[in-house]
Amino acid sequence: MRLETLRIRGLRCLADASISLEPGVTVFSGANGAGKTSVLEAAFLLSHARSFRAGAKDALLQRGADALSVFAELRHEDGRVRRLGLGRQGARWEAKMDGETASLSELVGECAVVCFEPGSHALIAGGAEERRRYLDWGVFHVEHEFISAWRRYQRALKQRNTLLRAATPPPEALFLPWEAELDATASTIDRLRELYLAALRPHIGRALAGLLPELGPVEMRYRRGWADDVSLGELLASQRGRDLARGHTTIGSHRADWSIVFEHAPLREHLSRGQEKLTALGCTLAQASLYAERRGEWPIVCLDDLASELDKSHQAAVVDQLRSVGAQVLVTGTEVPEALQVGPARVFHVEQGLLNPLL
Ligand SMILES: Nc1ncnc2c1ncn2[C@@H]1O[C@H](COP(=O)(O)OP(=O)(O)OP(=O)(O)O)[C@@H](O)[C@H]1O
Repeated sequence: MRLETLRIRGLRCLADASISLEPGVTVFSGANGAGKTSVLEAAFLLSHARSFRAGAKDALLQRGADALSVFAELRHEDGRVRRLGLGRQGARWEAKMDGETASLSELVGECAVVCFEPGSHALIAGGAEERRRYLDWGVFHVEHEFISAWRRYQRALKQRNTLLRAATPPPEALFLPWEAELDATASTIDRLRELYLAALRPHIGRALAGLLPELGPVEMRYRRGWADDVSLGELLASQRGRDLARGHTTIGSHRADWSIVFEHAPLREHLSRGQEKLTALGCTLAQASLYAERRGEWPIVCLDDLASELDKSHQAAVVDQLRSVGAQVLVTGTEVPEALQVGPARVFHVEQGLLNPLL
């Protein structure tokens, strides 16, 4: 799939920017703080309804503006063109598709954007939340049952946590329906996550063998968030006292995690910062390639600040691979990265929130 047009209003320093995009590689170059990453952020928003920058929720809205919006024309591999819109007025987000109001999940389901950026090493070195988000975004795009199980799970979790925080401990009968709902939906979520990871493993293996051959074969480990041989319902009942003391639910799908283990670097701490980044890049590319296998088209791939994140040979290898599969690639840099000076690429100069095509 590819973006044909992108219009961004009220997002950080982009007051009103409108561009047409070509297939293949597009580079956004300009000085620090010019607004390059914000362009990628806008594309990513259409696919995730959040930014990839930590804590960006409120900072996204341009200072002094009362609304932000991103509009795009998205062309699918089969020729379908969808008009997508995402706007935020105050704290409320609103999605549109082809002029009609749509839910955020419909919008996110239509448009797939993956991003490798300076914060991506958090996928490997950071907390479990980032890894669950990565996993669930992938599962959502290939397993249709996932979203309803996930929503039901979140609702039941919220209800149980409210009971756990009540001033006087509520009777057991109030917990039972929510614990039964958590049990049922967690087993669906767990099954779909397992299925997704099983499909992802060969893609991760190939991507990491290409990026980090010196670390040897790779294994992915998954922890579902509660002990293996017991049902979540039974555990929730037996651990209710402990959860009451803590004021929240301490086990379940919301505590799941996964990790990557290399034969020659069995602990996360064995990886250098550069190796963490390459591992995160491998995970991003693997997710994109599994998406392509299942959905018949590559997601749009954003590479933020490519030249400062990867050495030249890795930059060239990644861009060549993405060119060879025909993915649309949006790259930022203070200069056009050397690896992109060979082969076709369109360049926009970005300056103080204005985007001007150069080539
Ligand atoms: N809410 C906001 N309102 C207005 N301007 C903002 C807001 N948030 C950030 N900015 C400014 O917008 C610009 C956004 O920069 P962005 O991160 O997109 O730049 P960049 O070109 O990628 O920079 P770098 O090369 O330094 O990574 C910065 O100048 C920043 O100070």
